[in-house]
Formats: sequence, structure tokens, C-alpha cells
Amino acid sequence: MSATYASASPDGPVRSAKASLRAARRSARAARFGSLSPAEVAVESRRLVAHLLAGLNERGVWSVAAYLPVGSEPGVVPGPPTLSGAPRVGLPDALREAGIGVLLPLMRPDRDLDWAPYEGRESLVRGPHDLWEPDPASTLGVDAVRSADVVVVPALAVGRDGSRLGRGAGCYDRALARVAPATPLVALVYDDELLDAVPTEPHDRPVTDVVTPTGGWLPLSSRGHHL
Ligand SMILES: Nc1nc2c(c(=O)[nH]1)N(C=O)[C@@H](CNc1ccc(C(=O)N[C@@H](CCC(=O)O)C(=O)O)cc1)CN2
Ligand SMILES: Nc1ncnc2c1ncn2[C@@H]1O[C@H](COP(=O)(O)OP(=O)(O)OP(=O)(O)O)[C@@H](O)[C@H]1O
Repeated sequence: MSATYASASPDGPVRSAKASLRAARRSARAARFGSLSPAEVAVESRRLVAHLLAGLNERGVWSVAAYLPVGSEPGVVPGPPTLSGAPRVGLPDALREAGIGVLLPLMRPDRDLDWAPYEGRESLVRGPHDLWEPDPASTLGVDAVRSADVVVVPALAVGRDGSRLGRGAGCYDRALARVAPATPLVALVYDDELLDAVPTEPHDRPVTDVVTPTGGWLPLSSRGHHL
């Protein structure tokens, strides 16, 4: 670990505040998800994706770095395992069908993210941690994320000030450190996951916009640039 992150010791006050909030948000998300029927989840996911597409369309965006929502993440497509074992793909297909070029991440062993173009669900392979990822043979390298007009990022919670709480592996922190300052960073969360603020460390890059199933696309106060 470089000296830049020396202040972020595993037992520092911000680190433990993040860890407790992460645990609380994870269980709240899981509990709420468990209380919804698959049909309700599907409706919510479609609304979220529709808001994202509308916002990208309004802004004339033709290329994004996105991800494939899994488990109880916002945008997930619910249902039993498919016969082929292939994942249920909502968000990346919706973007692709709208004519938007999509990069998907692959998690590297060092917890950095590599990227590859999304070419349809048949091209996905099982990755680590129950993720589905593009074929490792098709990767473009860690810097490919710089080519996206917009980066769509996962989050457990987002503050109205742009602060973002992720899974805690630092994958997106590493990836976003490479992205040009003017590139919009759009987090997808459920409505009750948009908070006033979440704890941050110096390496955390604020997101500029958030999309929720009911609230739609909301520019945040951290937003320094307009498309
Ligand atoms: N759908 C989706 N894809 C994504 C992410 C994400 O958050 N959601 N990522 C965002 O970074 C990257 C993958 N990052 C990950 C980082 C850590 C763990 C992990 O440690 N998983 C534990 C369970 C605890 C957890 O969910 O974090 C495990 O499987 O044992 C999984 C993925 C890239 N792709
Ligand atoms: N640019 C970077 N290079 C290397 N390590 C980093 C970088 N940014 C953050 N880290 C490390 O990643 C770890 C996790 O950071 P943090 O708790 O902010 O994760 P997160 O933002 O919740 O997760 P994610 O980015 O995966 O969504 C920390 O140990 C941090 O020091």
C-alpha cells in the first residue's frame, strides 16, 4: 500500500464508520429485497433502468462503463437460474439495445478492474464472487474505463454531497482514480439509500449523479461539470 493511503488504517475512525454503515446498509437492502416478490423487483429494476436510459439519452451519451447487477443490487433481474446457467441480464442489454457502447468490469486478483466490451449475454463467463464477467480474452486493460463518456457505479449508499459507500474492496476507487475529472459518475441505489452524506476518505471520488427507481436521475451538489 502506498503512503498516500497511510491515513486509511483498517481501524481508523472513518474506516470503522464505513464498516458499520456498510453492514447496516447490506442488511437493510437484503431485508427489503426479501420482502418483495420477483415481480415487484422486476418492476423496480425496469424503472431504475428506464430513468438511467432517459438521462443518458438527454445527455447524448453513446458509451458507458457499467456493470451487471447481481443479488439484491438495484437493477437486478430476478428469477430462478436459467437452463443454460446464463445470467439474467437487464441493465447491460438495455444499454446495448439503446445503441450505447457498454464496457463491463472484470475483477483482477489485485482488486483492480479490467474492462471489456459487452457483446451479449452469451459472451459472459462466471467470474469470482458470483459475478458474471466478459471473457478474459477480450479485455482492454485497466485504462479502458477512461474511454467511457459516463461511468455507472455500484453503491450501497450515496450522500447528497456525492459521497459513495461501496463494497469496501476499493475496486471502483482504483478505477475512478483513472477517469478524467469531467466524466460524470452515476451511482445506482434504491430510494432509501440516498442519504445526506456517507463517511469518506481522501481516496474516495465523489459521484456526480445518482439514479433511484422512484426519484429518477438526480444531479448531486458535488457536480462540477455538465455534459
Ligand atoms: N454487480 C457488480 N459487479 C461488480 C461490482 C459490484 O459491486 N457489483 N464491483 C464493485 O466493486 C466489482 C467487483 N467487486 C467485488 C468486490 C468484492 C467482492 C467480495 O468480497 N464479495 C464477498 C461477499 C461480500 C461482498 O458482497 O462484498 C464474497 O463473495 O465473498 C465481490 C465483488 C466489479 N463488478
Ligand atoms: N487508488 C487506489 N489505489 C490503491 N488502493 C486504493 C485506492 N483507492 C482506495 N484504495 C484502498 O481500497 C480500500 C477500500 O476503500 P473503500 O473503503 O473506500 O472502498 P469502497 O469505495 O467502499 O469500495 P469500492 O471502490 O470497491 O466500491 C482501502 O484500503 C483503500 O486504501
